[in-house]
Parts: sequence; C-alpha cells; structure tokens
Amino acid sequence: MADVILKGLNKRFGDTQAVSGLNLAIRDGEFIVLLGPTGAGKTTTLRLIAGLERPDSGRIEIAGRNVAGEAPAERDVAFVFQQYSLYPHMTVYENLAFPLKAPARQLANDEIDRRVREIARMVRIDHKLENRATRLSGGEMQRVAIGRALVRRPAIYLMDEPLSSLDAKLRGELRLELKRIQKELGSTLLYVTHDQMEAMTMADRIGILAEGKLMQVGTPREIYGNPSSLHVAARLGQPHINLLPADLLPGGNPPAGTKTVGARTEHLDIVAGEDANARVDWIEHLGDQNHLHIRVRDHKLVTLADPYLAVRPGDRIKLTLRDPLYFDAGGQRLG
Ligand SMILES: Nc1ncnc2c1ncn2[C@@H]1O[C@H](COP(=O)(O)OP(=O)(O)OP(=O)(O)O)[C@@H](O)[C@H]1O
Repeated sequence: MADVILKGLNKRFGDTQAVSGLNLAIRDGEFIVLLGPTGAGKTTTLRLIAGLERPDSGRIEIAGRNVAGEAPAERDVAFVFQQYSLYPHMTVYENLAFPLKAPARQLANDEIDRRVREIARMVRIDHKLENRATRLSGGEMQRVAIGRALVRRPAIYLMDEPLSSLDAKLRGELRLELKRIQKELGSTLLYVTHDQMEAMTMADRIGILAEGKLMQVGTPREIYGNPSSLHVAARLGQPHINLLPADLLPGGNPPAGTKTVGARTEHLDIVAGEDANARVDWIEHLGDQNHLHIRVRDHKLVTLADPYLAVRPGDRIKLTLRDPLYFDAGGQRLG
C-alpha cells in the first residue's frame, strides 16, 4: 500500500475537458470516494491513474514514483469495474487465484491457497469456491470480482461504481463489508460513485467532482456540514437542501452579500400556532419518516419530519431558520 499523488492533472477528449487541473493526495491506507454526477470525470481520473489513459499534462506519483512512463501492468494498481468481469469457464477458486499465478509473482501454491481462502472468507464466498463463475447470482459474481482485486496487494485499489449493478439491499450489505475489509487490510482505495450514501458511509474523505474539477475534499462530516459552495451543498443530503432567497424566512442572520440561503431539515424549525408563514402542501409517508412538502409564498420546500408530528396537508405552520448556510451570488459560501 502507498501514497498516491495527483498534481495538476488534465485530460481532454475533443471539446470535453474531462479532467481539469486535478490535485489530490491520497494517503497510505486511506479510503477516498470521488462523488459526482455522470460526466464529472470520475472514470477518467481512475483510468489516468491506472495508465489506461495518458494525461495531457500533470503528474501521477504512486509510492513516490512518477509513473508517467509505466505501462498499466507496471503501476501496481488493481481496478474493479462496474460490471463484474470474471472468467466464466473458471471456478470461483480459480478466478480468485488467477491474479496470483502470474509468473513474475513466483508465489508458492500453498501461499496462493492461503490467500484465496482468506479473501473468499472476507467477501463471504468461501462456501462457493468450487462453483463455476457463471453459476452465481449477480451479487456473488460481484463479490468474486472484488475479491479478485483484493487478493493482490497492490499500491492502490481503484473501484469504479462496483456496487451499482446490485439491488439496494445487497448494495447496503456490500458497502459495509467493503469498508470493513478495507480497514482490515489497511488498503489504499480510490472509489468513484454518484451515490451519496456510499460516499457518506465508506469514505475517510470525499472529493466532490464537477465538470472535471475537484470542488472540495474533506471528511463526510466536513463536506456535509461545512460545504464551500452551493454546488457541494447540493450534492449531499436527502431530501435535497432547500435553496431560498435571503428574505423568505425569519430567524436567519444573513451576512452582507447573501444571495441564497441553504436550509436542510436541521436548519428549519416548525412552530405550530400564531403568525403562520407557510402551508403544508402534502406529506409523503416513508414509514419511519415523513417528507413534508411545504409552500412559503411561491417557494416550495421539502423537509423531513418524524411520523408523529401532528400536521396535515393544508395546515398553516410557522417556519423559521436555525443557523442555515449562506451563499453569495457566485454560489460561494459566506460566513
Ligand atoms: N474516450 C472518450 N472519448 C470521448 N469523450 C470521453 C471519453 N471518455 C470520457 N469522455 C467524456 O469525458 C467526460 C467525463 O467522462 P467520465 O467517464 O470520466 O465521467 P464519469 O464522472 O465517470 O461519468 P459516469 O458516472 O457516467 O461514469 C464526459 O463528458 C465523457 O463523455
């Protein structure tokens, strides 16, 4: 495992600047998630590190080496793709052992066996080692694909939305397992996704990527609680942050230059009774929570409420701000 440093990386495809002046230092043993919408440059960043694309300019260092001149196989990275890519004619065991059998590795058979069984246990596929890869469910195949990357000990694991083809329940389970395994192995891992839940639950640090640029890097807590811009604030939080004009709701203290107030659930107080300024439009029942759809003048807001909150569609309520986020006309955070 090793530090990976990206300095001033640029990559253009025709008219598209896929990656733009990207700087990032990934520490040894760190789990970094790049989060961004489709087309943000996430996959291109991974492919540049792996050596599958050449940067137009910039530098990539793996364990202190400038890897510009190195072919993908020399870079000591393991890549897990969105879709499992197993060898269908091989068993699970053979798929897991394959990366260890390269002649250059010169690993003894009992060492290969020990590592395969250890990883199979970690990704919970040890009961199916003799099955053909094609005789597995989608979730099991993806476990094997992840296991096949983990069985090696490269400088860095690069993972491109490895859980996105799975159903929600399995995704939730594998998310936790991947985090546990990464901690156990002390791996350095760069993971890309557009799923904020994956980013929040797995990352030591999240990098928010938009149009090829890294907008902010920080712990999940920093990115959520202290976003540097409106764009970053809008990437995280369910329901989405409400973006409101500065004078819409009472209770705030907007600094000079405020154009937009960002209010998440925790920034809104609902007060029943006198001088109502808002109306409950409708309520989405999610079981353990409700989404309240609220109208203030001609603005619509959505906030979470516990299911016992005694409001009904059509009720008038008083909505006030509590320590919201403030942004200037350019979308930069104020205060
Ligand atoms: N080989 C290529 N040729 C031309 N354009 C490309 C190529 N690869 C990527 N692009 C463009 O570069 C931009 C970034 O693409 P990239 O695949 O890195 O985004 P992404 O954030 O991974 O998106 P997604 O979540 O959809 O995978 C996009 O506009 C894409 O169309």
